[in-house]
Amino acid sequence: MSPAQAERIVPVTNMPTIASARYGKENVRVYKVQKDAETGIQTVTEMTVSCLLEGQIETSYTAADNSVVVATDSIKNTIYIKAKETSVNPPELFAATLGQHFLDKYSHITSAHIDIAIHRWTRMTIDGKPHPHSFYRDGEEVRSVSANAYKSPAKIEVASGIKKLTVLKSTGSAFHGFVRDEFTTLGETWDRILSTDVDCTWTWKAFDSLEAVDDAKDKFDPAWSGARDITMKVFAEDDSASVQNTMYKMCGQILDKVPEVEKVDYSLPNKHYFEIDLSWHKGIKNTGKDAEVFAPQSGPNGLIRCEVTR
Ligand SMILES: O=c1[nH]c(=O)c2[nH]c(=O)[nH]c2[nH]1
Repeated sequence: MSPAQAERIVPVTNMPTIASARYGKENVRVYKVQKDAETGIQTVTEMTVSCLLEGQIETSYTAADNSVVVATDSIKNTIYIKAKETSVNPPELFAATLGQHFLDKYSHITSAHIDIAIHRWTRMTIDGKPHPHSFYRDGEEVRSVSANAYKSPAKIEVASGIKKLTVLKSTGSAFHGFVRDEFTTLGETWDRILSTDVDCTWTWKAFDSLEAVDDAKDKFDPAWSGARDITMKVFAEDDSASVQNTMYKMCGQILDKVPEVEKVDYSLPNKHYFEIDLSWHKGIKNTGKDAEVFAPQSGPNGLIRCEVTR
């Protein structure tokens, strides 16, 4: 700290205390291509990365002491360099590698918090064959990963997920038997539309080192495709009594499929589709069993959440 900075520390009683602080770069957009020279097949990954650091950084807030600050610009540069130096797949291992780097490199950084959203680039099929280097965006769904790396005690927490997977079923969903009192107007239904934007996260048992994450690297992709398949299969096939009950079944199946996962959570909006009474026009029947034209609602929506552990 320079003498000028030291002077700025005003010795007041009841000086406000930093309760917690972290900083870094978010919305770092990265694209990586992998080229197979033999086959000519290229594989692409596009992601948005956030990286926040914690440690002995309080004086940067309280005393204008930038000597403890790894510039957020350098954090962004590090993300690019690590993407070049190491594989970005599976993203769980890349996130953990990035987090561990900041702990190893800077003695005063005690934890690193990495969030990655992987955007979809699905390979095109042209004349029935997978195209070697052309892709399309088949939806806004993202695969998400977070890694929280801690120096002492050494630990890397990894969570994986699916976000923004929009699904709808046109029947096979009911909702009845709920509380009826003087606040209730909703009718019971044995047949309704069910639609949601899937937000699902599965949290792995904590890893004690980067090597332990590396040892598990072959489990991450199958867990993601398994969780995605389970989400869609249960959504489609469950004779749903409620969002609550259907999501609980999804959680249970993911816990069964991936023994290394200790917790699964879902956060599901219930995106309502309202029946429209059209009887005012020539007596048209469009309610109950005759309902065909509905009004999709932008809001309000239900929001149903749960965390399920073993
Ligand atoms: O599946 C549902 N769960 C609810 O808690 C709820 N509440 C509501 O109005 N509709 C629904 N649907």
